[in-house]
Amino acid sequence: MKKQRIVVKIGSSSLTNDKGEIDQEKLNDHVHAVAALRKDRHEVILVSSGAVAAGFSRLGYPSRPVTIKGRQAAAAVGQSLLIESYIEKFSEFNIIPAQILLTRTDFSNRERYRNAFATISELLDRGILPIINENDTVSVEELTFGDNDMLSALVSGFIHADQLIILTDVNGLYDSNPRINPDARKLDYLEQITDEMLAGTDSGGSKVGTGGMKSKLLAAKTANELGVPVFIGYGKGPDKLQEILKGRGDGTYISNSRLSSINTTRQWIALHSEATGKIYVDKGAEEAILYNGKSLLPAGVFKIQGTFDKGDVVEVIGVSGLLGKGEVRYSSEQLKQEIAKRADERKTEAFVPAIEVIHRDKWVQVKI
Ligand SMILES: Nc1ncnc2c1ncn2[C@@H]1O[C@H](COP(=O)(O)OP(=O)(O)O)[C@@H](O)[C@H]1O
Ligand SMILES: N[C@@H](CCC(=O)OP(=O)(O)O)C(=O)O
Repeated sequence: MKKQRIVVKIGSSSLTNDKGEIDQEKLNDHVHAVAALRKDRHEVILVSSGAVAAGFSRLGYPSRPVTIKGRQAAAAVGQSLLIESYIEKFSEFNIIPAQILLTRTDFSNRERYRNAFATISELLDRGILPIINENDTVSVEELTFGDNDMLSALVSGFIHADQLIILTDVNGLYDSNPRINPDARKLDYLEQITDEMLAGTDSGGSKVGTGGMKSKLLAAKTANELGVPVFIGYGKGPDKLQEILKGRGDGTYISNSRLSSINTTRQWIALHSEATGKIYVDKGAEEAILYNGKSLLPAGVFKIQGTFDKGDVVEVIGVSGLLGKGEVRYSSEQLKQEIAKRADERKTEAFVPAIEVIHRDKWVQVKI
C-alpha cells in the first residue's frame, strides 16, 4: 500500500475507565496498532483525548468535573500521566512521541498557525510521532475547539492527511443512539454528512467523553470539506488500523469521490480568520468570482467599509448578500484611491488592468 498520512483520534472512552484512570490495556492496544501502521511506513499523527478523564481521580473528584477550573486542573494532571504512558509504551517500538498542546488562538493567529504547521511537518520528517491534544489548562471556554473531534478534523485538513480515523467506544454511526435504542441500525458507508443527520443525532456520549456522536459527525463533515475521508468506529488488536485502511474496519466510512484537498491558506481564511472589513461588489464582479472562477478586480468594487491593511481578510458583499471571504491585496486607503483612479481612467479611456483586489487562490466562497 502507498505511504499515507493518517490522523488517528482516540476518544477518552477508548483510553480510560469511568473511575478516572488510564486503562493501560486499552492504551497499549492503540500503541500496538499505531506501531503497525508505522511499520508499514505510514506517517501517523495521534490526536489523543483523555487528559481530564485520566486526571480527575487524583484530584479527589468522584467523576469528570463539571467546573471549568476543575476540568483544567484535572487536565494538567492527566495530560502528563497520558504522555508518560505513551512514551513508555511507544519506546518498545523505538517510536519517539512529541507532545503538542494547541488552543483555538493557535489557529486564529496566522503566524502561530504557520508555526504549528511547520513544527508538525518537521516532526513527521524526522520520524517523530506527534501526539496532539487541546491545551485544556489554559483554554478559555468561549475559545475552544469544542472537542477533540473537531480538533482532529482541523489538524487532518491542515496537514493534508489521507485519512482521519476517529476511534471511539461504539462501532460507528447508528440511525439513533444504540445505547438507548436496541433496534438502532448501523450505517456502514456515507457519501456525506447532511444537515438532517446532524439535527437528528444527539450529543450524549459516554461518562468521560464530550460531544457524543454529533460532534464526530460535525468533525467528519469539516474533514470531508477539507478533502479528508473519515472513518468513525471501533477496533481491537494490533492490526485494527491496517484493517480500517483496507476498508475492513468495524465502523462507518464517510467519504466520496468528489473530495478534494484545499490549500492551507484557504483553510485558514475559511475556518480561522476574522474579517477586518467589507468590500461591496457589483453584479458583474459577483458573477465573475462566483461562477467564472475569476479573481476580484478593482473595477467591480464600488464601496468599502472598515479599515484594513494589505494582507488582511475581508468579507465580500454582492447583490445577493455575503459572497465569501478573501485576503485583500490593498489597504482600505489604497483601494479607495484605486477605485477613484479607475473612475477617472474610464472617463479618459486610459484604462490599464490593475492587480487583483483578491486573488482567486486566496478566496473562499460561502455556500450560496
Ligand atoms: N446515532 C448514534 N450512533 C452511535 N453512537 C451514538 C449515537 N448517538 C449518540 N451516540 C453515543 O456517542 C458515544 C460516543 O461519544 P463520546 O462518548 O463523546 O466518545 P469519545 O470519548 O470517543 O469521543 C457512544 O458511546 C454513544 O452512546
Ligand atoms: N481535551 C480533552 C478532551 C475533550 C474531548 O473532546 O474528549 P472526547 O470526546 O473523549 O474526545 C481531554 O483531553 O480530556
